[in-house]
Amino acid sequence: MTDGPPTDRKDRKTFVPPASVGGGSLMIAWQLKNKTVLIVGGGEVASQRIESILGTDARMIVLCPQKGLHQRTKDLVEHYPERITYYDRRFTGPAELHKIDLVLTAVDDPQRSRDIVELCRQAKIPVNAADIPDLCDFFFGSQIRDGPLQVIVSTNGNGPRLSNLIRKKLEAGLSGYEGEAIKKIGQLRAQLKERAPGIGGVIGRKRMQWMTKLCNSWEMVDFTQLNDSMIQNLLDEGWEKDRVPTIEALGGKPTSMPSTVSSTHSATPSSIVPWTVGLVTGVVVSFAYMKYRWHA
Ligand SMILES: C[C@@]1(CC(=O)O)C2=NC(=C\c3[nH]c(c(CCC(=O)O)c3CC(=O)O)Cc3[nH]c(c(CC(=O)O)c3CCC(=O)O)/C=C3\N/C(=C\2)[C@@H](CCC(=O)O)[C@]3(C)CC(=O)O)/[C@H]1CCC(=O)O
Ligand SMILES: NC(=O)c1ccc[n+]([C@@H]2O[C@H](COP(=O)([O-])OP(=O)(O)OC[C@H]3O[C@@H](n4cnc5c(N)ncnc54)[C@H](O)[C@@H]3O)[C@@H](O)[C@H]2O)c1
Repeated sequence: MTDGPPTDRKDRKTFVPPASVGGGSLMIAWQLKNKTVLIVGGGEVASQRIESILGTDARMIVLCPQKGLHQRTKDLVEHYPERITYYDRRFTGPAELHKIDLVLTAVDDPQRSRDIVELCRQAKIPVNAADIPDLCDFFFGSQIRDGPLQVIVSTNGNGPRLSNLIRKKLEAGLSGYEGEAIKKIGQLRAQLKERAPGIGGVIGRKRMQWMTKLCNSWEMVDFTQLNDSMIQNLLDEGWEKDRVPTIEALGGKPTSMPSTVSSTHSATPSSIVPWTVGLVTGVVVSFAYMKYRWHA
């Protein structure tokens, strides 16, 4: 690992092609603040969509006849009335798309699904049809959430069950400290930007180099110990003097090795934990604008 941003590829004289060209999805962390998501259907898949959207700051409208509602969908609608507006009816037509930013269909009627996708295309609204991958503008994936940490495994439509299994393997490899560590790093970076403001330029480069050095030097668990006064101390003794103090020097406990990680710290992917959308780190979000399948 180098301290500064990687430069080796840019500096080479011969062209080194990117690792992957075409056939994949754009992996991004889509911010849905102040957006409205329309969910058509109320079955089990719709309930999973609702849980995914609940993790964001978007509002939801759910359309589904009462008799088709899955118990989980009922419970979610009942528990989050400020987030979800439910209408006991089927999708009626183009007027449903008024002021909608994103559409998810999860119905047991492929022709209706196709019709809704077509209306979304006309209205230029991104749409996911749970039953017809070829018509999706983007796919969902198997998710790990731990505070601001968001990881999503996508097989680009090839093998959803494998997404689930691979996600579980990745989850088992995490220490459980990541979410809390990222929150603390977010606080530190905010304080650092207040102390040394400015976008880009010399100051931006200096901030990036110092943050990179700090992240490379400390263990994940070290960051979880930071409190407000330790952050100030770290900026005084570290940033101001262009060095990286140890966590012990700031009054923290010495680093314990991963074997001491308690199981109570494990990430909780299925729970809806409060998380800060702006602090997305280590994120892989599959946003399949392209309809191509993976041929590798
Ligand atoms: C990851 C996950 C996220 C989520 O849904 O939130 C997800 N599917 C999950 C589970 C799952 N889905 C299915 C099974 C049965 C076993 C199997 O088929 O493998 C299982 C396994 C299970 O339930 O454990 C059946 C299935 N899925 C799709 C179709 C339609 C089709 O393929 O034609 C059919 C019916 C196929 C048929 O009729 O035969 C389509 C899609 N499912 C996707 C996502 C997108 C691609 C994801 C990727 O690229 O990896 C995509 C393309 C569209 C989309 O949904 O956006 C979630 C795991 C969440 C978790 O465990 O954490
Ligand atoms: N993407 C995935 O991961 C995935 C996984 C399993 C199944 N599927 C597919 O997704 C679809 C939904 O699966 P499910 O298990 O939730 O099915 P489901 O039968 O439990 O639910 C379908 C829901 O759609 C409602 N509905 C039907 N027509 C409607 C309309 N015009 N307007 C509003 N609501 C309407 C029904 O009342 C019902 O609530 C199925 O086609 C299934 O094959 C996708």
